[in-house]
Formats: sequence, C-alpha cells, structure tokens
Amino acid sequence: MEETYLTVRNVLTMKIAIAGFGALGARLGVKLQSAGHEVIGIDGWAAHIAAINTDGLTVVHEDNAPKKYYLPVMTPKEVDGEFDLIILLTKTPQLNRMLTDIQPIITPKTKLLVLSNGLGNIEIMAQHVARDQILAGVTLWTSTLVKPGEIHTTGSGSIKLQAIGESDITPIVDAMNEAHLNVATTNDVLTAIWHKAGINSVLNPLSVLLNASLAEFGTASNAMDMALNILEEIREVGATRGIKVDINAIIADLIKLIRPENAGNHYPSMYQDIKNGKYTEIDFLNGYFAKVGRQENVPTPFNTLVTRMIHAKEDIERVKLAKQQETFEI
Ligand SMILES: NC(=O)C1=CN([C@@H]2O[C@H](COP(=O)(O)OP(=O)(O)OC[C@H]3O[C@@H](n4cnc5c(N)ncnc54)[C@H](OP(=O)(O)O)[C@@H]3O)[C@@H](O)[C@H]2O)C=CC1
Ligand SMILES: CC(C)(CO)C(=O)C(=O)O
Repeated sequence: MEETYLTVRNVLTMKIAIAGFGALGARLGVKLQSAGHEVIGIDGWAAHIAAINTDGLTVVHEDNAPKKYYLPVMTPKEVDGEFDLIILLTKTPQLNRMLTDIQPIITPKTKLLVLSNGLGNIEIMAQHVARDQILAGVTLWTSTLVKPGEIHTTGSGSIKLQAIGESDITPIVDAMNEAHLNVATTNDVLTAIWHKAGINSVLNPLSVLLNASLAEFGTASNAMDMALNILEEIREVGATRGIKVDINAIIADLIKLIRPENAGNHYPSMYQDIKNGKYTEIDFLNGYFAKVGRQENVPTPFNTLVTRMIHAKEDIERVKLAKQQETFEI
C-alpha cells in the first residue's frame, strides 16, 4: 500500500476519485485537492465536464469572490488507473448504475466511501464490492450546482463514517481531515444514516413544498410541528428494524443546520432536483419509511402524503420544463 502514497506533511497523499462530480462531489473534490491529494472527478454530464476541463471549476462561497479550481473530470468510460479511495456522491437512485460503470477501475485495494443521502446504499455497494472495501457515512456539507462548471457553497459541514467490514481506515480519515472535512468515525453508522435520513425527510421535501431555503423553513411558526409529524412516524418504523431514532437529537441538529452560519442559506438537494426537472430521492427517504411502515403495519400517513406530493411535484415540474423547451424550439 505504502508505495502508492507519497508522504507530505504528516498525512499520506492519496489518489482519490469522486464518482458523481455534481454539487457536493465537486465541493469535497476541491477541498481534497487543495490539501494536496491527487483528485479526479467522474461524471456523466457532458456540458459540466467540458466546462471544467476548459475553464476550471468555479466555486462561489457565500459573498466571497469566485475562485477557480483546475482538476480533471471525465466519464466512467474514460477513466483509467488505480485509486486508493473512490467517494460516491451520485443521487441514491443512480448509485447502482455508477458502481456498474466504474467497475473496471475498482481493484481489491480500492476503498469506496458512500456519502449519498437516504437508506439502502450499503446494500447496493455490497452487490459490487467486498464488505472490507466499503465505508459508509453521512455528511452535513452542502453545495448547489448552478450551471455547468459552477457551484455555490454555504457554511461549513462535517462527515461521520464507518468501515463496514474489517479495515484500517485511519489513513483515509486523516487524509480527509487534512482537507478540513471535519470527519469523525462512528461505530454505529446505521443509526447515523437513519438520523440523517430523518433530517432529510423533514428539510428536503418541505423546502420543495414550501419553496423555502433551510433558514426560511425555520421562520415558519409551525416548522417543528411538521417536523414532529414526520419524525414520530420514522421513530416507530425504526423500532421495527431495531433502530433507535432519537427525535430530540434530530430536532437539535435541524435547529443547528438552519442557522445561516451553517446551512441556512442552502436549498436542499431535492429542491435542486425539482428545479432541474429531475426525479428525486424521495423513495429513499419518506417513501422508504412509508413502505416499511406498510410492511410492518405502522401507520405513516404524513410520510405517505409527503411522498405522494413530491412525486406529484416531479411530474408537474417535468411537464412544465418540457413545455418550456418546446416553446424554445419553435
Ligand atoms: N447538494 C447538497 O448540498 C447535499 C447533497 N447530499 C447528497 O449527496 C448526494 C449527491 O448530491 P448532489 O451533489 O446534490 O447531486 P448532483 O445531482 O448535483 O450530482 C450527482 C452527479 O452524479 C452524476 N452521475 C450520476 N450517475 C452517474 C453515472 N452512472 N455516470 C456518470 N455520472 C453520473 C450526475 O450526472 P447526471 O446528472 O448527468 O446524471 C450528477 O452530475 C445525494 O445523495 C444528496 O442527497 C448530501 C448533503 C448535501
Ligand atoms: C442540506 C441537507 C443537510 C439537509 O437538507 C442535505 O442533506 C441536502 O441538501 O440534501
């Protein structure tokens, strides 16, 4: 292992691929590159790839002047070589396809870290690689892809992760912390994933349905009542799977997250999907809880309704966008 690393400062320089170089992948990618790691992006959006490879990636952080970062981005077909770490940051419904597409670059030494939101990512990873290669985590970093080659970022964030099988992940954690990614390890990542899915099941669909940033959502006098409606159901569903969903801890995190110095000015990733006419991760969040609820006879009327409303919104926005494009083409 050592020979693939070049020692700088007090951590090892790693060869890292970010598979899914969209909003969040690009943010983490430039942070890792700035810390001296060799980073490439893997993505499928041709215009985005072309913009970055031609003019660099533009990052606008809060009110700061835009900054350019130069790093190679390519499609899964074009990528070659061996990587110490592949960070998966596709939307959850795209994870299986991405893992299939990058199979040629995964060697038995490669570690793969999934940070996508929602439930079920570890099971998908386990269909493609050995358990000892899998790291799973959750992140509170945020980012918005505003146009090909440009992301806007707000506040700061953190990552909590765990190796799923038997493996020493200290070099990876150190490397990521060298990039100020605020990584902590946990020995109960499943609870952390349910906790984060609880946060997302409140903030993501409600920001779409209320057309609100996180901070704006927080100004609604009944924001926490709605959060409780959703979270109390998730707690009951979690109990059927042996997961303890701590509502007070989730509410405490929601309150922290919606502060402007954290992610208050951010519009969640689901809001961005709806705006771009894409399908969302709702079936891996509220929709997942509603489905398990049905299987286990736990009533989940709030999560069921929220899931239906987001699917309706997907349809409405996709039809609207298609009409706009038709008008554009005339
Ligand atoms: N954005 C945020 O602030 C946060 C996001 N997250 C989570 O992180 C994950 C990523 O989110 P985000 O960065 O917003 O998502 P984006 O949609 O911006 O980025 C995902 C990128 O992956 C690409 N991609 C997906 N599948 C493939 C494939 N098979 N081959 C090539 N490229 C592929 C997509 O390209 P294409 O569009 O062409 O498919 C897209 O550019 C999600 O699970 C999200 O919930 C978590 C915390 C905050
Ligand atoms: C901002 C945050 C943490 C919650 O909405 C997120 O995970 C997302 O944007 O998907």
